[in-house]
Amino acid sequence: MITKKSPPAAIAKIAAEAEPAKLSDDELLEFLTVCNDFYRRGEPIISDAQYDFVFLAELKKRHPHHPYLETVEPEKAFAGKTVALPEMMLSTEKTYSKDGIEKWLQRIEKAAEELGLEFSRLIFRATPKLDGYAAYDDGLALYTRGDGRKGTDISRVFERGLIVGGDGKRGQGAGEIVVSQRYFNTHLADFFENARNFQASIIKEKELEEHALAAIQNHAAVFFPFAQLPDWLGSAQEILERFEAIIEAVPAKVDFDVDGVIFEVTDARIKKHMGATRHHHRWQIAYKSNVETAVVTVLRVTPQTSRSGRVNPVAELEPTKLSGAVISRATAHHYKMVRDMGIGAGTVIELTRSGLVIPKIERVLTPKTPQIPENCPSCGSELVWDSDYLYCPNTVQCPAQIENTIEHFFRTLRNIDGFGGKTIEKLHAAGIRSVYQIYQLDLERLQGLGFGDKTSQNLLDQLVRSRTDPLEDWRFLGAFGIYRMGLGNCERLLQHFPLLSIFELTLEDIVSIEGFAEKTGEAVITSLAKIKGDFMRIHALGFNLLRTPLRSEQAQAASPIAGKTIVFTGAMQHGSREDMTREAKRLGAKVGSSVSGKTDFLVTGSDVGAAKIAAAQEKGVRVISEAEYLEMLK
Ligand SMILES: NC(=O)c1ccc[n+]([C@@H]2O[C@H](COP(=O)([O-])OP(=O)(O)OC[C@H]3O[C@@H](n4cnc5c(N)ncnc54)[C@H](O)[C@@H]3O)[C@@H](O)[C@H]2O)c1
Ligand SMILES: [Zn+2]
Repeated sequence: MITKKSPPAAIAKIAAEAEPAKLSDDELLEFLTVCNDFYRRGEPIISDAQYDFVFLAELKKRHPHHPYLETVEPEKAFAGKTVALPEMMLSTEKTYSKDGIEKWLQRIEKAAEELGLEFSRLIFRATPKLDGYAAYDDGLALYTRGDGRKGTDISRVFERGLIVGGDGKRGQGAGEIVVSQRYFNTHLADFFENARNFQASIIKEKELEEHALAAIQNHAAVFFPFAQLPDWLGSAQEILERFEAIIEAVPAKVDFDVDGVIFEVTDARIKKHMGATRHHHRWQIAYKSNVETAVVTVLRVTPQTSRSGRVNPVAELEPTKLSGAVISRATAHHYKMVRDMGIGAGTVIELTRSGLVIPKIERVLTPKTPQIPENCPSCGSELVWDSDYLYCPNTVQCPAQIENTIEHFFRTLRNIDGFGGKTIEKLHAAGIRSVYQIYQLDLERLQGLGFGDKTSQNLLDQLVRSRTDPLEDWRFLGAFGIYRMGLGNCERLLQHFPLLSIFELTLEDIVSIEGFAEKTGEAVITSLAKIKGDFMRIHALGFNLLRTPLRSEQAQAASPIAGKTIVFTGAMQHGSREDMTREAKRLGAKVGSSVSGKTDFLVTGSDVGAAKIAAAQEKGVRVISEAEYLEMLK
């Protein structure tokens, strides 16, 4: 048996407990990083499903755009020089549902439209998603994927006798080092923990273990270029019509470990037009098959009162293992669903994991008498129905509403630790009812409430930090939990009106902002009036707020495109379409998706049809090339 390097005890403990919600951001990130390092080395600490659905999903839930999620998970370099890869080797966008594939196809359709190509005639390729060790063969050397741009020379594996799978020719670009499943099971399973462990061992500079050498000599382990993979070819329509059959047949075409199916469009023009993010090529997607479903019995449905007073049904389940984690809770959408579908003690449901930490109930197999509460679980008030939802009407005194409101405040600020559910519960029990009161606490008072000396000091330090660390004003506003005002809407509002003026806004003012409908506007005004007192008092404590630049100011800024409307078309060299859009917006421009009379500039990349240019010019739009555009920004 090859001895593994074991992970640090703290990491092993986290892996065993599988409770990501307990971890701080830093701990979660460190855990992911260590798991990734061990995984790339061929010694995974946790299963892929656990990595994806339990821990990565938690990071995604907390910070949807965290850099860790938007770049290629790096490999620690093996010995050898690192070199720039001839082509970027990225990760893949992943989906776990046919729906995800359908949405991806719609994006391809849009790209085809932009290029004037006929979508229905595009050919798609589906190949088995190899679960081996990614590498790049330029014909002279073989490189690891590294960070996606630079890899390490591992040509030694060819010197050790590894052959190329398929037609056997060198220089076919990206592929993976893989091993025959049959061979692994009969000849290697006693010596290597898993195929990944074996594949990584072939690459390491350390001398080859005898069974590994034999596997290479027997051509059971090979480098398989993706270009050589057996595939399925067809149209978008065929993908959708024959989805289940494709998903079943494609992985069976090889005798290697496979963890899904890769779909990609074959047309080079589309590929070039769509380009890539820092994480994946937009013209490619992986359908991963490691989604499991389980049939589970509901023990009981527990009501939970949220900060808005809405009472949410949480189904407690017989603990069940699913995709690498033990699931003991699932949520139903609302109480109407509980009532209509008959969810209560003994109900049998089908549960699917699709990247959510707490899965949602999608299907009821055996309905039972639904469990509908009559009173608020927190304050006992009689609940009331409002369309599909149950509410606790006791907005002023309900402990759950107060505690969750306070928790929401600190969670949204993000720059403060220590004010989690437990602490807030304790504070509430001691008579604290608002965020403002929390900011009035001093050391003595905290100690008097039963917090230890160290904890009390820490809580105070954190409260100071929350006011001195720079904080975006839209985040501060979002912390008050205004109805219909998520962080995105808060930011948009403050791009039009300064923070302290928002309490004077009229309905007209609000609906003048794009994306704010009349109904939202009314709700926002009512809700703002409700929080005004609290807001002013807390604001007066002095936070280090970063002011959101007003759109009107941006337009006056020195940028040559400020206030202008720009449309990008064609394939760009300077960066992805997304990057260029972001940059233009930062410089005060509006970016449109199609040319209209209001457009100032049409910026053209390559592959733009003459008709499109003529049509724009006819509307009086200035058409400039990407190079001219960049020149203008200088
Ligand atoms: N268990 C763990 O601790 C752990 C840690 C980190 C990552 N992971 C796993 O790694 C995966 C994410 O890593 P990733 O970004 O390297 O991989 P990925 O799953 O996103 O796949 C991207 C790679 O797929 C490969 N690929 C395989 N077959 C292909 C084909 N037919 N055509 C084109 N490309 C093909 C390419 O090498 C490409 O680099 C996740 O599935 C995750 O579960 C697990
Ligand atoms: Zn209540």
